[in-house]
Amino acid sequence: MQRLRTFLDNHCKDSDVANIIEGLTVTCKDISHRLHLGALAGVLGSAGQENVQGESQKLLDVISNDLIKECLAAMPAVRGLASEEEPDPVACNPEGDYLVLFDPLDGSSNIDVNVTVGTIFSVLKAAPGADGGDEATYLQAGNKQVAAGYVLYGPSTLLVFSTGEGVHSFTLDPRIGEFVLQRDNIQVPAETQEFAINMSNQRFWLPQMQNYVADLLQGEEGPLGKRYNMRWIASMVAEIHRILTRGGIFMYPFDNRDPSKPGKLRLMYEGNPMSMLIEQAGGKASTAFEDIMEVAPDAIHQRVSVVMGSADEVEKACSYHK
Ligand SMILES: O=P(O)(O)OC[C@H]1O[C@](O)(COP(=O)(O)O)[C@@H](O)[C@@H]1O
Ligand SMILES: [Mg+2]
Ligand SMILES: [Mg+2]
Repeated sequence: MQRLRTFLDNHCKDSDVANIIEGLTVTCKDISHRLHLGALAGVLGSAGQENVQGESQKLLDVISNDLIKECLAAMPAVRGLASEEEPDPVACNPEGDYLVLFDPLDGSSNIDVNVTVGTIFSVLKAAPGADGGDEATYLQAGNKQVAAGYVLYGPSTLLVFSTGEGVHSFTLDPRIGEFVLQRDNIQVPAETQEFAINMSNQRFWLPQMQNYVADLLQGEEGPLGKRYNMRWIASMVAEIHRILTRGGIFMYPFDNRDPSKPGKLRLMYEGNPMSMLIEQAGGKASTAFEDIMEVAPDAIHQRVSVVMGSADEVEKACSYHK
């Protein structure tokens, strides 16, 4: 049995990054505990307010954000933080070398129905002298991430992360209150017969995406020549965990519902960290037109189209967009 701290000491070259990951997991244990208590801890339901993106916040979105913010702000290594639930980046320790971006609770519409949610994080290096409260400091492409990961709150609580040398997964053992190594060097199978997309948005997609999904649905009688199954948890973190476990393709593509929101998912704290994990596990992550981690960001809450998972299937989907 290998505990998280031992693994980090042996595998993470930078002790600051190791401390950030470990520190986040301490807070995530607290979030996990509150989630598992649910109504008993009074954490279900709406917060009765909206975030900067006009989305109504759940009580636990706000609680998780506050807990993670407090934990990161106290860490010497953290220059600043940015969150889905914060309108602007928050400056922390001016001597710190790192920026932490996070989605405190992904899939939060699932909290009240007791379905899996998660915390997603991305770690970037701060440029020398850069201000941790300045948005421009954070606007780095995903291929600059030094670490990325998530904590999944499901039947068990898991930590999955990468520091650029493969993907590792840990299970929280509630009997000892520690994350212990479950799987190292996770690999996503190149081929799949499982796709995940919110089909109710079909009429809003680009014609290329409509054509690809129409071909998926034709199964063995269509040009793709095989029968596909579909899953939709409405929690990206849970879909990506499934794909890291057994392969698949996850899509939240461009749509024309609202021209100010081309794609639902956020680049900096959803698209980029998940892309790093998928690519470190041998999969692919694209907007359907370019690699997600090549996108040059222009805003902290910027949205991005997402097509990621098993490499061959992602390439197939992208080939419809050429
Ligand atoms: O409501 P939809 O279209 O099913 O969207 C589900 C998607 O929205 C998200 O919940 C967005 O994340 P948040 O819950 O952090 O806002 C993704 O996890 C998920 O893939
Ligand atoms: Mg999210
Ligand atoms: Mg969220």
